Amino acid sequence: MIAGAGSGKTTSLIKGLASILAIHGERLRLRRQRVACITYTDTAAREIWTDVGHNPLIHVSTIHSFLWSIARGFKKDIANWVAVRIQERIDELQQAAAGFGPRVQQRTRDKNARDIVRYQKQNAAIATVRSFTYGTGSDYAKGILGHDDIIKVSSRLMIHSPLFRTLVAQQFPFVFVDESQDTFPIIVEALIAVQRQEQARFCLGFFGDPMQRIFTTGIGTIPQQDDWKAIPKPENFRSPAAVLNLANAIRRDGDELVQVGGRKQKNGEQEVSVVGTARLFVLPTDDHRDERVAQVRAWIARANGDELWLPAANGDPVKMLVIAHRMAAKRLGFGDLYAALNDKAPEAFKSGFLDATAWPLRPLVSFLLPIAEATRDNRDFDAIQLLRTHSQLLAKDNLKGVDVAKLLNQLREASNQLAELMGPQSQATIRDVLVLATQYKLLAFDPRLAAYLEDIGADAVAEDWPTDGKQEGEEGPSIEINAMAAFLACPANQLRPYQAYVNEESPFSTQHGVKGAEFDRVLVVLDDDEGTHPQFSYEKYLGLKELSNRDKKNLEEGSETSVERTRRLFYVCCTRARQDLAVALFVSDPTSAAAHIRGLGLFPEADILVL
Ligand SMILES: Nc1ncnc2c1ncn2[C@@H]1O[C@H](COP(=O)(O)OP(=O)(O)OP(=O)(O)O)[C@@H](O)[C@H]1O
Repeated sequence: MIAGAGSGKTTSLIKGLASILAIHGERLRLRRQRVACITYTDTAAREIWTDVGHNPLIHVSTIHSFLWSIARGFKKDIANWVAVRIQERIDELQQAAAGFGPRVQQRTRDKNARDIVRYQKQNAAIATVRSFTYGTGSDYAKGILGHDDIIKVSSRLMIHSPLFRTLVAQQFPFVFVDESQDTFPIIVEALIAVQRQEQARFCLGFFGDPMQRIFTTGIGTIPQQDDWKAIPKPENFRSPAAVLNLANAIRRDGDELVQVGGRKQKNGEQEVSVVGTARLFVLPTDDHRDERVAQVRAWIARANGDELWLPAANGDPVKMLVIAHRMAAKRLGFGDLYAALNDKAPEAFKSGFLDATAWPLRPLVSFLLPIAEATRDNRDFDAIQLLRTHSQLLAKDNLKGVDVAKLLNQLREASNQLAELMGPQSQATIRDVLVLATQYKLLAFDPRLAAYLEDIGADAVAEDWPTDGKQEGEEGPSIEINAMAAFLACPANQLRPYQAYVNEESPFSTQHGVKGAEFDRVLVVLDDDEGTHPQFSYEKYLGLKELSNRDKKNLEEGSETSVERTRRLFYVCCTRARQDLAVALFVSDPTSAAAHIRGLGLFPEADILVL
């Protein structure tokens, strides 16, 4: 099913699941089979799981848990794959070392040498691993595979092993994939391989919209196979008329899809179309951005006669969508964390910062902070659950011959200390938190993170690692090392406000984080100055800034540029609004920008305002 935003793809997916249960439920139960529904995020999985009434015949999960639930049984194949993977890493590191130029710092060379030794040790230990688990980071010597590994090893199995393909279809004769445009191409290839082999025994459904692909790792359009059926859904059920017109206009430059309809509302017995508003405010890039946004809100409140648009301290009814907002980060209290992982940081850190998936952040946000909070709030059950999920200490195999009471006491002590270190008043750094977790062996860190904790003395980091412009132009490893130094020195109490931001608990959401969601009032902030993402540029998208040489080269080669990527992100943002949409564009010269944008035919002329 390929259809635009608000066309009811997720709604249809849920209805489809209900029909499968009604028609095939009994048979599935008898054969101990389940229906798989794959979502892009854990949050989406929880929502769909609720919508299907927590029916145990339906397995709603992210792609990682889905793949692991099948692949985990293939221990021998996994062990072989891991051995090859470790050797690959060693080869890569040795190649990198051979290519080090004279400008590479000694520390980078030392780290490379130590990493090689570490992988060689893992290589030796791998033969003794009895079973593999799926964890926050990968630690092969302990049998722990990370997120990337799961994707690689299971897609490989699916593509190369007929037995594995049969097993997938036997366990899950129906597989639905939501947000299919952002699915890894290798996973699509693997699922198609299952379908080709199993034919009518396996029903595969993709639900997506290529215009809403916002991650570079996503496939975009699913290659349609000859015997597949395409289900069009031309109607839009979410957007008011003003927003639907804008959505169609944005899309016009990207593909052919046009939506009709729009949200309707009951007026007595009659259904009437919701008109809504969609306005563009063009504002100057100065030091008063927050005041300008407040001014826009006050303007709309007056024009629409809707007080809910006025700035609110708590429970803000307006959703503000920002790409990665330095000012919001500062105001919400995680300015240093933002700077550490965005300023002169590796690309992977910047993009992983948007949804807390960057490897330095993962264990902190998904495990250590939740456990600190559960402890502080006396939620013992939650704390134990977290330990069960993330820590090897409570794994069945590790409990044999262990004094459990003593272990639980130690864990309680560790959790108490964590709660203190990560509390709002704490002076501790992220390094302090990670060191504590290491001392208590709370979790097996991703080897990349473990390397920093072992290798680098805290003082050395603070004193003599340049974070000014000196390292510019140097090869990758130095950039990562410096970003990690800044990250480990960040105050640990910045993690909680950062997590609230990523989890949509603040009035701000990241533009990447809102796909699939809808809100009555949406304010999209377009500000290239504040973003640190060269892959997106609203000024280039709107024709206010020249394309870079790299963009031009991409164009020549037929690859996509930041213009297409930004158009898709803009489409996703604008189509979240159920009632009123405001777009605040910050540029150096608002008057001439507004004049230019009037010629683009995106917004009606009267709805482009310079305040
Ligand atoms: N047939 C329908 N009749 C009326 N309302 C509908 C219908 N289908 C969906 N809706 C409503 O329209 C809105 C959008 O639906 P849904 O979220 O399923 O769309 P979507 O295509 O998945 O959107 P997106 O691509 O933006 O994620 C929801 O509020 C949903 O309740």
